[in-house]
Amino acid sequence: MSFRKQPPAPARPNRCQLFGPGSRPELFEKMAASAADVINLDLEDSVAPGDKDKARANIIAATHDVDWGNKYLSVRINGLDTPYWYRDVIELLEGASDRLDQIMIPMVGCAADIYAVDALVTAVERAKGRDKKITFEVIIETAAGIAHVEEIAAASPRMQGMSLGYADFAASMGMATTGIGGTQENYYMTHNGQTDYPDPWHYAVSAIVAACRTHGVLPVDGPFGDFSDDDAYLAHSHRVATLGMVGKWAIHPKQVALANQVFTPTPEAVANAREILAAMEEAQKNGLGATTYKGKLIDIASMKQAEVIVRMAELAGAG
Ligand SMILES: CC(=O)SCCNC(=O)CCNC(=O)[C@H](O)C(C)(C)COP(=O)(O)OP(=O)(O)OC[C@H]1O[C@@H](n2cnc3c(N)ncnc32)[C@H](O)[C@@H]1OP(=O)(O)O
Ligand SMILES: O=CC(=O)O
Ligand SMILES: [Mg+2]
Repeated sequence: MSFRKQPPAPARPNRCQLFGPGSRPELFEKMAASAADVINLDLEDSVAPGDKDKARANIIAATHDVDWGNKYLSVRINGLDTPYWYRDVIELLEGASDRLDQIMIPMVGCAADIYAVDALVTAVERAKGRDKKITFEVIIETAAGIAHVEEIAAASPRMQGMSLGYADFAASMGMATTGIGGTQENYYMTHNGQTDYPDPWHYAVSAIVAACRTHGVLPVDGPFGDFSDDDAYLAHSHRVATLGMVGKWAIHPKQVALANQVFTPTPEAVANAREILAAMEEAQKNGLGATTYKGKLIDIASMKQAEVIVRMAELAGAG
């Protein structure tokens, strides 16, 4: 194992990213008033081709006119395989106020994609004297993206977040489903008459978490399409939180509270973590590296696990 310490991810809450189309400016104040930690104003797939220019103008105006409070403000640009993305970057960086924090780059397939956007962003920042450096988040949503996930996580010092984009990922992988996240009807096993619906996304989620943790980037879970099914959203979210994701997208405002609930450790979980830390500190005073807590082994690794929970709670203001 490496002698280097694992770099920390950015120290800000990222439990929920609420999306809204840039072509629906009537939603912006509602998004700003939501309980999401991150706002993603969209120029990509939720905006029709004929509305791209207007959506850019709406978003630029909203960086000046809307009070976004303490939200992290991100704009999803169009992919590098479209004719739109360069104007997205140039117009945003030339026209948006300093309230803009981040650009989200979709359909990323390799580190060179990030390099290209970084070069353009850097040039416009210099030309315009923008002192506040724009950060990047990316969406892993293609076969190439997941194949090159680690080099993408390491691609730029601007990199702060990486999401799994379930819809495009399924399409790119040729998955036989139109579902966006969650279990899939035909992904099942049977045993002694019992049917089980395993998680078809497990590999991609874990690959993203590993790449992000290696390079100090926030791993974030993407959309869950069926916004009428709260239980399924919760189940999916608990699952990816257990695997290391720090938050999840909301594609409808009703999903915001659900994400915040899952990605904020419960008071019981925090109390449990603090008790583990206290028990280990006591053990260490007695010269022990391992002890028991509630009948189970705990050791120095348990302290690191407990610290993850306490840190999540502190970032969420629930510590
Ligand atoms: C696969 C991907 O790439 S996902 C990311 C891109 N997709 C998006 O950004 C889509 C974001 N979501 C939306 O556009 C919308 O929520 C839709 C199309 C899913 C549903 O829209 P609607 O039919 O208007 O939703 P609905 O009628 O249930 O809205 C209920 C209320 O929430 C508001 N609302 C709807 N969407 C949002 C939103 N994204 N943010 C804030 N408020 C919203 C509505 O204005 C309405 O407010 P009201 O009660 O004051 O009238
Ligand atoms: O961009 C998101 C997706 O699911 O595709
Ligand atoms: Mg997508």
